[in-house]
Amino acid sequence: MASVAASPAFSLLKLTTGGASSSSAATRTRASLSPILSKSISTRPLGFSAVLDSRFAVHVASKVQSFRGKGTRGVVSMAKKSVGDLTSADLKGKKVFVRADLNVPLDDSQTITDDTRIRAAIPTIKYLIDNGAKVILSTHLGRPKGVTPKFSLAPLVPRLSELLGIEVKKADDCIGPEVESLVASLPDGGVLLLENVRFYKEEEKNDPEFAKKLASLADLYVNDAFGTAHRAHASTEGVTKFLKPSVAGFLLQKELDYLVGAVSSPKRPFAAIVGGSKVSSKIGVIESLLEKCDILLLGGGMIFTFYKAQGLSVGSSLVEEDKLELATSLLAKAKAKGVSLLLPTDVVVADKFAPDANSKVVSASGIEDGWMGLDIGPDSIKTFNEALDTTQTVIWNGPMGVFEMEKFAAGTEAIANKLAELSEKGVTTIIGGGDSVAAVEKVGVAGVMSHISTGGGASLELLEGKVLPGVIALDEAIAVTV
Ligand SMILES: Nc1ncnc2c1ncn2[C@@H]1O[C@H](COP(=O)(O)OP(=O)(O)OP(=O)(O)O)[C@@H](O)[C@H]1O
Ligand SMILES: O=C(O)[C@H](O)COP(=O)(O)O
Repeated sequence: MASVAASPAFSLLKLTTGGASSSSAATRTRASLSPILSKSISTRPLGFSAVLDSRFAVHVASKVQSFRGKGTRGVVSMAKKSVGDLTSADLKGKKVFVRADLNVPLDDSQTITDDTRIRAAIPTIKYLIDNGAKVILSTHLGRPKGVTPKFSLAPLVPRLSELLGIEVKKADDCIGPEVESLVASLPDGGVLLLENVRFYKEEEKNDPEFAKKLASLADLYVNDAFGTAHRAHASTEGVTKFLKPSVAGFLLQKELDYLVGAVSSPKRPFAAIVGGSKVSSKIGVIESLLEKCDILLLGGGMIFTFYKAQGLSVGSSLVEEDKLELATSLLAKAKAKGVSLLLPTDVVVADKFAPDANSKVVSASGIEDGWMGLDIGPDSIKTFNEALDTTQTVIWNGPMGVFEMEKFAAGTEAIANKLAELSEKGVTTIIGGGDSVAAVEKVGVAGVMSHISTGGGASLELLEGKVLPGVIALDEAIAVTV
């Protein structure tokens, strides 16, 4: 295992912790526990998965040591306090600042083209309004430089209202007197959407004065913005210094449960599939997953750097010359760790990077000058599928080819379909954000996966084992030692 600092958390949710914990004498420290949690702690046996309810399974990667490691003693988990810890007694009539990530794509006519992130934010908002809270909802949209009408949140209001079944009000600003009076007139169970928080440059600067102004609108804070949790911004991190309690929303929890928990304590065999364009953007993910997985399947543009590092001709395929040594060392690392690393044995090559390119399938050693690899080939798909058939947990990040072009989409679509098939058989399937999510949606199998991340950059950082500022800033629910 990696050192404690580099090792992500194990999950407290529905995951077996192995035998290591069961014989340990445990001492547990309680901090900000709900009655339900303290009850579960005092009455349940020592195994972690049995000790805590899923609502409390919010983890902090830097502070957690995997139960699967040898000699699991010392501080084991610092779980974050959850919105589920708050009862109607805590919430009724309270003003709750909810930071969500409603950064959804809009077309030229300002129509939402994918409402996934809005739908994902609903359970937390619903829970709050059902418990009589006044919800002050905040998000960014895009990367505006100052007030920019095309990044206004107005187009989000009808969909939010429809999904929540109430009329959501919108403010034209996110701080100031107009907002304060709208908050003052908000009924219990009402929702006020603040205008794009990034219209203020102070948001991304994490300016304390700006954070204080946001915080002054509310009594308590819920962060459910997983997609922005890797940003230390005023509305994701700064506000926590002024609002107590500051707790995690249900979406944030679920993302952590899968991307940290299920990945660190997987049902085995555990396979990771990593693709995408460049090895340079996935080094951290590959290195981190090599510590945990049994099988690593590589695809996408990055494979040509691995091919070249092994002395193969790659034609005009994408290659990062300065990463050849790194590729060799990753192959050596996989071998040393006993991870079965599979590179595609054949590829679909094209004579240009275009949808109407001429294409053919060649073996990995048969790429001629003037041809570029844009997808994995049928033999590779077969081999990858056979490897995946042996698994119990699979995480996938990055497409196998240029799936945006029909001619080069077969590899990515085959993996999406395979994961759907495995998911239906009970294998845990996790799609780690970004383009792989788009691919799964394109194939129409998103609904059957165990978890589809709503975060691109945030999911990558988590998979790299990094701590997310928006998570670490939240109140701790419990500290557990064994
Ligand atoms: N063989 C290839 N040659 C060139 N580009 C490729 C190849 N295979 C895949 N790609 C491209 O890689 C891109 C996705 O790479 P990226 O590393 O961004 O993946 P991701 O992590 O899933 O996405 P995101 O960065 O949005 O999280 C796609 O646009 C795809 O067309
Ligand atoms: O779309 C995303 O990945 C998040 O909303 C974060 O957006 P950002 O990369 O502009 O911070």
